[in-house]
Amino acid sequence: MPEVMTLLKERMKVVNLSFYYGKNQALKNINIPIYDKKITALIGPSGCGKTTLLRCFNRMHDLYPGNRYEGDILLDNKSIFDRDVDLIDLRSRVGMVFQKPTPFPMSIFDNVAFGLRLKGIKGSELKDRVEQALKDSALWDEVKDRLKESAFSLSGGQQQRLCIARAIAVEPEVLLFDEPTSALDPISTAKIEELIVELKKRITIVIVTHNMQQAARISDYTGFMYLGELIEFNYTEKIFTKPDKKLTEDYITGRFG
Ligand SMILES: Nc1ncnc2c1ncn2[C@@H]1O[C@H](COP(=O)(O)OP(=O)(O)OP(=O)(O)O)[C@@H](O)[C@H]1O
Repeated sequence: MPEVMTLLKERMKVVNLSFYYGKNQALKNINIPIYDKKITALIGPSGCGKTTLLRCFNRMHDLYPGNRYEGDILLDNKSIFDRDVDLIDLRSRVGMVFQKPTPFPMSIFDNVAFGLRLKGIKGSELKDRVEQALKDSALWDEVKDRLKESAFSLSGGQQQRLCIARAIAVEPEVLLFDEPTSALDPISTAKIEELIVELKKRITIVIVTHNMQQAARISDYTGFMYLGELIEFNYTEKIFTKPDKKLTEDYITGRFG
């Protein structure tokens, strides 16, 4: 680990993490810091475990039986696996945006209000928070006159920004993005990338992407994964210009993957 990085604040930290889908080990002894208010990209060939790792950060795997974690993940220096951790609370602190837009079958307003209502927020505060989240996700001008319409009336790119609005409305500390633009056209992709860069002023971001230009454009740190292992982690610029490992170089120069 380059020395200067030790001065940065770690919002999350993965320590000797292994993960199993039943008997199938998908992650092998991963160690990675997630620096505060930075964008960390996870790259690597299909099946290397990027999504599996991302879903560990807010214990999404707990939704399915038979999954098993070994090792630890810290959020603000406290294990997310501690017995007193409430999963709803964890997932509002560590939010997630998926590959395909996943609006709920309800109005635009209600989608963004969903998590806020769960927290007991109502009335004018609810309205204000929904408006702010829609402004922060660069969607407000496009939807302010149609808040009661179904979320499905929006375009794919707008739906993805709505999902980002829903995630940021509850003010997460960390936001996980799983290939958030792979289903979108170039213009919508550019908007989402701009938005992610803007969000890092206040939110720590981890993004899984197949798109290496995207990782190079928007991330500060990059982890390269291969067959369930984290092969190399460093400044994005270093990974893309002068990686330490040959495997990383072969991947980023398109020799496999
Ligand atoms: N629900 C599951 N049950 C069993 N094995 C799984 C499950 N999901 C993923 N795997 C396996 O875990 C490994 C890692 O998969 P994962 O989806 O994390 O990779 P990935 O790097 O995100 O791939 P991609 O880029 O194709 O999305 C693969 O071998 C995959 O087959």
